[in-house]
Amino acid sequence: MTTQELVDQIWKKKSFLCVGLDVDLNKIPKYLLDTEDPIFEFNKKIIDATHHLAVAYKPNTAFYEAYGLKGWKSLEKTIEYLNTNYPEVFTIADAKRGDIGNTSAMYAKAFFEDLEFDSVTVAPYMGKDSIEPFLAFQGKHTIMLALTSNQGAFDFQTKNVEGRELYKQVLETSKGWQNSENLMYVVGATKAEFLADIRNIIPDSFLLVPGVGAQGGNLQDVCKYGINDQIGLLINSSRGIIYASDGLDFDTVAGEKAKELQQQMQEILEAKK
Ligand SMILES: O=c1ccn([C@@H]2O[C@H](COP(=O)(O)O)[C@@H](O)[C@H]2O)c(=O)[nH]1
Repeated sequence: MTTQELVDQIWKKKSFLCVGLDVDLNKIPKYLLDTEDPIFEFNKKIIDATHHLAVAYKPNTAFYEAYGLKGWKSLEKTIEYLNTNYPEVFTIADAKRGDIGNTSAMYAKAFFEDLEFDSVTVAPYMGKDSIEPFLAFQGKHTIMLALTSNQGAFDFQTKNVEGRELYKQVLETSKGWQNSENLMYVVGATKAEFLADIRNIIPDSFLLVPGVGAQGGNLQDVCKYGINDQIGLLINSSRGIIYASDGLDFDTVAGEKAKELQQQMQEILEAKK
């Protein structure tokens, strides 16, 4: 999917919501455990209830890898379901990969060619040659951790290294990498006060922003400095939507929670017109 197609979808749906598909078998309605593939059945219902309100879906691969081969199969079925039934949505494999070049190339192949995700998250710690194999895939997007939502972000990312915070160096340096137009960045919603500085460095890039809802981040705070002319934001909520109810009505309630966020996004978009 091109960035322009994503932007068009945002204006059409009046939403820049990304629904996180972080499926924990201990949290889903018990009746689903009797089905052949509880994770996929859960995802299908969540997707069907929210697809008109969301422009992106983000399964975090940890939640699938934790269940071994069966979990990976559920991930495969989920992306196939999205690509077949809702081809307009942007799909993100939240896998946080990155390794020496030839290994990164295999990760990229796995997520872009085999699973056919539109994008994958990567960690920048191993540098340029660990990320460029992902960027080489045209029509795909590589979403690099910049300033994460967790407390540990202050351990390294905000540290001053030779006169500049590390996350700023990551943003600046990555702009010079080959095919850097395929880069997007992760910035936690809990770090909204850093967004003005971040937008000074990468005014045009899309940001994936997790941390709204369960982690306490706030949509309005993120939009204040995070939004750009193309909107440039995908705001993720996982637990706040998918586990809003653990009853038989879980999909309906997930739809209601997604609607609450979409309506706030619609107001922000209308004010921007
Ligand atoms: O900085 C980051 C990077 C990734 N995440 C991931 O996003 C979701 C957030 O889930 P919630 O339930 O909405 O808190 C999850 O998959 C994280 O691993 C993040 O939170 N922060």
